[in-house]
Amino acid sequence: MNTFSRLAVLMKPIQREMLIGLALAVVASLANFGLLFLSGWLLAAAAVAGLGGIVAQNAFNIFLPAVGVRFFATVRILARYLERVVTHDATLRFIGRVRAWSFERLAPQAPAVLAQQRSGDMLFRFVSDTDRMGQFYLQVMLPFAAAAICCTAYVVITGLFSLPAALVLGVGLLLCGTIIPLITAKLSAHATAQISLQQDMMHADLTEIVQGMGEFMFLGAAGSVQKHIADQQANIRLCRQKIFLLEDGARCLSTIIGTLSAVAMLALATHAYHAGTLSAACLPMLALGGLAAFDVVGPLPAAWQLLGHVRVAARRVFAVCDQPPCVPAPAAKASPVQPLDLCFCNLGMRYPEAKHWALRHANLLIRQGERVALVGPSGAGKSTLINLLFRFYDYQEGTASFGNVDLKNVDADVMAHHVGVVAQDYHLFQGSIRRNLMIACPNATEEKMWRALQIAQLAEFVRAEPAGLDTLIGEEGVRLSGGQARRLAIAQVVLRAPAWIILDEPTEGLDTQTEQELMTALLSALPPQATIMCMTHNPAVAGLMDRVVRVEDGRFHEAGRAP
Ligand SMILES: Nc1ncnc2c1ncn2[C@@H]1O[C@H](COP(=O)(O)OP(=O)(O)OP(=O)(O)O)[C@@H](O)[C@H]1O
Repeated sequence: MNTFSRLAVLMKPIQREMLIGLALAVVASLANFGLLFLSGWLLAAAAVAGLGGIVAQNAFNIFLPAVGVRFFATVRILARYLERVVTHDATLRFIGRVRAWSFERLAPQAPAVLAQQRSGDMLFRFVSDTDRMGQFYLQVMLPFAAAAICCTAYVVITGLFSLPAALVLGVGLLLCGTIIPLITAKLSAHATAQISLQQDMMHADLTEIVQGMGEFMFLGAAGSVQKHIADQQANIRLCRQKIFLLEDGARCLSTIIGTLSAVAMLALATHAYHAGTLSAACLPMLALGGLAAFDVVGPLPAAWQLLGHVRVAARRVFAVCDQPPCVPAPAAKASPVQPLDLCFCNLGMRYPEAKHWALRHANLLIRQGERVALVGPSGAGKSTLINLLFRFYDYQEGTASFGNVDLKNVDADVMAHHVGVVAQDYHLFQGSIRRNLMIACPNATEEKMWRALQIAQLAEFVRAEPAGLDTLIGEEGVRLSGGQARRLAIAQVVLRAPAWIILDEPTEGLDTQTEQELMTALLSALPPQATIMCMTHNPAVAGLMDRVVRVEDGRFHEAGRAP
């Protein structure tokens, strides 16, 4: 399916509203044409009747056409207003649908596939590109469809009075509606593609700069970064200037062609009048109608331009969304059952495109309720266990089960119900401590929040803050120290009270006393059936566990069991 067919499929649920919007746009344009057409006739007919003496004046019925003029004027205003309401609503709903659809496809790709993308680029795609895709209906399809219908109607109506005038109108509309916009779009295609590319890079760079501002300062690279962005912006400006010049040129040319067409129609109508095939009142009617007809092709150059942008934006969004997830969805979903034991048997796991196996011939059995320390050198494969459990990555050899079901049949959502993780690179959300706790457990009471904070050894700090639970922690918890942020992440998991808790370096950034207090409070607060798996380089923390498993050479080695 090509890009636009896929967009059409996404539009299906809002098709009816979109068609109503189109009908209203057509009615508004036809009413505009009718208004000028009839006004032209009315003015000229009234003048002719005025010159024709008292008999002609009495014979002339001014009321019916005047009612017609008022009718067209009212319909034009009403239809234009309703068109705006309906089409903008349809556009917003379409943008929402595109975003929801993209998110549905992106979620299974996290984090393995998404990690290959730059976050700024992704942000741009899912804000700006989806927005552009959403404009496809309002600013591309609607003007084209309305122009096609209305132009045909204008030419037919004009043809009823004068065929040569209709021919001139048709040629003028064709030139302004398709030939000129097409040539403009072709001439500006390179600049349009450049803008997309440059903007893409600039947004990715800007996001990286904002996120790593401190590091750029430390590295003394702030000046060169500023220059880099300024250069990118200058390139974008040059491309935009070229596009604006072409668009303005096309607009001027269209206006000239529109005016010349109206003059030519008037000349042809005058010729017909002299030949006796047209009444005098029809002359201004055809000329004014001709001028009004060109209104409907006015937005087409911009629509052609936007068509190119929409195509690029849609292709970029589809390209990301179409990537297969790193791990296929389970063919037969299963839910782990008690006891929630974890068992790896001869397991082999290699990250995509990695040369070496992260785990190979690995055997491990952790029973529900055990408190296990996973130790080993950096890069041995400890954190890989979390990636396997949550199906972020797949294993290629052996078997793995959790709660008596094959891991390949367990969804990450189901796993999250049983297992709580404080990863090494945990993420805190912008906002208050309360918000972060509520994200972990939406219906937690204040009492439960304070208890979780108490266990995580953070309650004292929060209590001392004037805003308490509503203390703002900033983006990524920037207003907290490293140790406080980690303890908040631990409090989140404690609040959820899952059957399994996996802590990756839980005491990093803590002094010895807080480290001891935290681990003791945590171990004593959890019920006996709760399993704790703690990945640590800290022998003191490992010593608090019942069992120590050493990860080395991609295998698990039993390193000791507490008496
Ligand atoms: N997303 C990934 N893609 C490719 N290779 C990866 C990925 N994550 C980890 N690895 C590799 O897998 C191996 C095991 O990494 P892992 O993060 O499990 O080590 P670790 O024992 O947790 O180390 P540390 O104690 O430093 O946290 C390493 O060689 C690492 O380079």
